[in-house]
Amino acid sequence: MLKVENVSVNYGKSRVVSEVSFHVKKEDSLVILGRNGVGKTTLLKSIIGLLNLKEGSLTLEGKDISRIKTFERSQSGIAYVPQGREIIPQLTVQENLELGAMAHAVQYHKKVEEIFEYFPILSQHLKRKGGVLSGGQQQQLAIARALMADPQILILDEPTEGIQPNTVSEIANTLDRYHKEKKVPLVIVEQNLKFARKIGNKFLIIQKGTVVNKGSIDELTDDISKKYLSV
Ligand SMILES: Nc1ncnc2c1ncn2[C@@H]1O[C@H](COP(=O)(O)OP(=O)(O)OP(=O)(O)O)[C@@H](O)[C@H]1O
Repeated sequence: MLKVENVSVNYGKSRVVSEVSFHVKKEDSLVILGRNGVGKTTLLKSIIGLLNLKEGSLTLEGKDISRIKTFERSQSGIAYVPQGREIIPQLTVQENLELGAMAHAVQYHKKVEEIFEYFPILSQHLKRKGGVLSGGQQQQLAIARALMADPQILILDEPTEGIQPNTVSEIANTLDRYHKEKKVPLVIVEQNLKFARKIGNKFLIIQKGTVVNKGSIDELTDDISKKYLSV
């Protein structure tokens, strides 16, 4: 459903992502792994259109999205949860969720009830400002807000960063359930190997902007993780 083919991205003259290719199918949950600064966030930003491709192409459900604007990619069905959550702290939980649905063909009340089945905690905090929630709750709100658009694919940048282990496991279970029940594929940049193994069915490792290893998640051996991921 998402095809990333020979994608390269530059910052000025410096090449940060180089000829990256992968395909994501409906049933996939792809984890993208790699040490700090190897180009993972840059790759995600180029998929959602916040950065331009230098070379390569992106196809979503057969439609070429390589050159369309970010809001058009969003309307085509790509949702993104950025690193560091970036909910709007001054707005209430309800207002953050309303924002997620804005400009998308969803019925807010119907979709929000569905989202509460996955994130029940949010329904208890609707009138509170996003900024006063715990880190784990803010991450759940960020994911829920992205899902309010009823996307065809969900892309997440380090969703477990700075989150308590028990909440990480809750988020993994919730994402996995949504992915399987709603048939929404996931693309997740992650550093947390335990989470990656729990949620992914495929992996891709990036080093200096290029793909150096990939496979099904059970092929992600300790030797591979030691070679490419440990510091
Ligand atoms: N706006 C920018 N302008 C110039 N260089 C940048 C910019 N953003 C990131 N970089 C550089 O590009 C490289 C890749 O950064 P990127 O954030 O994509 O890596 P990452 O793998 O996501 O790392 P992390 O895990 O730390 O988030 C790094 O060397 C970084 O310093």
